[in-house]
Amino acid sequence: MLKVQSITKSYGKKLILNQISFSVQPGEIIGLVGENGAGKSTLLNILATLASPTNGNIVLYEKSYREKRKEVRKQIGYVPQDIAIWEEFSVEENMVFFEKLSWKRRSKQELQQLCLDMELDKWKEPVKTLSGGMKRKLNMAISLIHEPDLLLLDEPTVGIDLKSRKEIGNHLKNLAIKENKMIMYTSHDMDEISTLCDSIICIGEDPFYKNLLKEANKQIVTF
Ligand SMILES: Nc1ncnc2c1ncn2[C@@H]1O[C@H](COP(=O)(O)OP(=O)(O)OP(=O)(O)O)[C@@H](O)[C@H]1O
Repeated sequence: MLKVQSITKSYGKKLILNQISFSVQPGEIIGLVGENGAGKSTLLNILATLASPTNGNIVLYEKSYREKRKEVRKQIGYVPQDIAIWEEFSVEENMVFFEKLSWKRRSKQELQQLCLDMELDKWKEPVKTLSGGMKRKLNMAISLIHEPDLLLLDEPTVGIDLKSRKEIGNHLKNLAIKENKMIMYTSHDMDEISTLCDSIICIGEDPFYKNLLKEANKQIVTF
């Protein structure tokens, strides 16, 4: 379980996140929404241990981020907004490369299965020949190599076609239901968020989002 306890984040005098508290249970998918600049990526970066909160604490399966940062990191998979893969390498070479950086050993067959689970079957193709949607799927497959308990995704479906979107959505559902993963992801697509997520967290003051969320028929937390 993930417990986020009263975290705040300021950059200089600018307060970005103010007293944010929530928890995520295994098997839950949480959508993170809010206007541009509200602080969604900032929150994901903090949850991914890439940034520290100014105040507050986070606990993942009884491990405090403050005290057990390195151990906590092993349980987290993070897919940033920008795709970070080797364009000249094939899908296979990328998976093998990132497996070597991972703390967990996986066979080639397991690595290929991670891609197939994402409906990505271009194992031998150079990444530069793949579509944007396929690259996103590869980025997601890479984030799953070390079998994280908590998966954080920053706009995983932005700019990709409807079919790939659906496939990514289905895969996230499977990961939550079958593998009990906790998933948090940001999106500006309210329909997708409503369909996929168990709860929604809205960051920022914009009344537009708060009104939009009233129609979502989900558990909603606003900050
Ligand atoms: N390293 C930093 N130093 C100073 N300010 C920052 C830094 N990172 C982010 N910010 C500011 O924090 C605010 C929140 O940014 P963030 O990227 O988290 O928003 P967001 O909700 O993810 O936006 P978007 O929907 O556009 O991706 C913005 O005003 C941004 O300019």
